[in-house]
Amino acid sequence: MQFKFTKMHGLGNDFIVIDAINQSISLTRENIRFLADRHFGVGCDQVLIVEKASSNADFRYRIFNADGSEVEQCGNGARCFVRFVHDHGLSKKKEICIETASGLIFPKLESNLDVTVNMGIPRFNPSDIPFIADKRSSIYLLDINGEQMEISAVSMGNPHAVMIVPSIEDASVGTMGAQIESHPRFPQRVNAGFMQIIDRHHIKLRVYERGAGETFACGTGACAAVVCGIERGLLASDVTVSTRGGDLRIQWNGEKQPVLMTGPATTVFEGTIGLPSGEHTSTSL
Ligand SMILES: N[C@@H](CCC[C@H](N)C(=O)O)C(=O)O
Repeated sequence: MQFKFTKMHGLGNDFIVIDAINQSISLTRENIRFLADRHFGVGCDQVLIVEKASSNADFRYRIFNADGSEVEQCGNGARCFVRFVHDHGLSKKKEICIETASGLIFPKLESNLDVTVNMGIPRFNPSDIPFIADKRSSIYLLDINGEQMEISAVSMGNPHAVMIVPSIEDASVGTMGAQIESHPRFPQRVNAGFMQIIDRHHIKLRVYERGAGETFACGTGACAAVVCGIERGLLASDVTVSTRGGDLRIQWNGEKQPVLMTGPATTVFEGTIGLPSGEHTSTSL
C-alpha cells in the first residue's frame, strides 16, 4: 500500500497528516509506529488522519500517538488539520467544525498565518475525569518516589496532570514525566505538564506527552496548564505560553466557557510512502 502524506508541525510538535477521504487507508498500530519512527520511518509525535464526518461536522479527525495508541484530542494538530484541508482543497471554509473522539472542536484560519481553535470546555469535575483513579478533588497529591507532589488534573478531552515548578529548565521532565504518565492513579495514562509561572499573563511549559515522550509543544497541555493556573487564582484570562518550540496564546473566561488557543501551523513537505512488507496486516485501527 502506497499513500500520500504531509509532514506538518505546530511549534515543533510534529505530525504526519494523511487524507483518508481521497485515499483508501487502513493502518495497524505497527504501521503507525513505523511511520512515527525517526530512524526507520518518517518521524513524528502524532499521526493525524482526515476522514469524512459521521455527523454534521465538516470532517472527522483521528489522532494516533507515536506509540500507536489512538487518543481523543490534539491541539497543535487541530491547527495543522484546518491548514491541511484548506491547502489541499478539501474545504474552502476558513472555520471548520471537526469531530474528534471527545466531541466537536472549531479551528479557524486567521488573516495572518495563525490559527485559533475553540477547544471546548475543560473538565475539572472528578466525575468527568475517568483517567484518575482516586476522585476526590481537582488537586491531588501524587506519590513520586516517596515524595508527595501536588498536581491539578483536568480533561481537555484528553487527560492532563499539571504541576507547578520553580524552573522548567531544572525540572526532571524526562524521568518524572514518565513516572507520572504511567502512575497507577492514572489508569488511562496521562500527559504530564510542568509549568513555571512568570507572571499572571505568562507561563513557561514543558509537557511529557502520553505515548510520545517530551515534545517541543503540546496544545492541549498549554490549555490545561492555563486553566489549572486560572482555577488556582494564579493566572489572568489571557496568557502567553512559552514552549520549547515557541509561543501559544491561551484564553479562558472561566467555568463553562470554552478555551481558545491561537498559534501557528506549518507545512514542512509532502511525500509518498509505502509500508515495508510485513508492516501491513489486515487488522486495521
Ligand atoms: N500534542 C498534542 C497532544 C497529543 C495527544 C496526547 N499525547 C495524548 O495522549 O492525549 C497537543 O498538541 O495537544
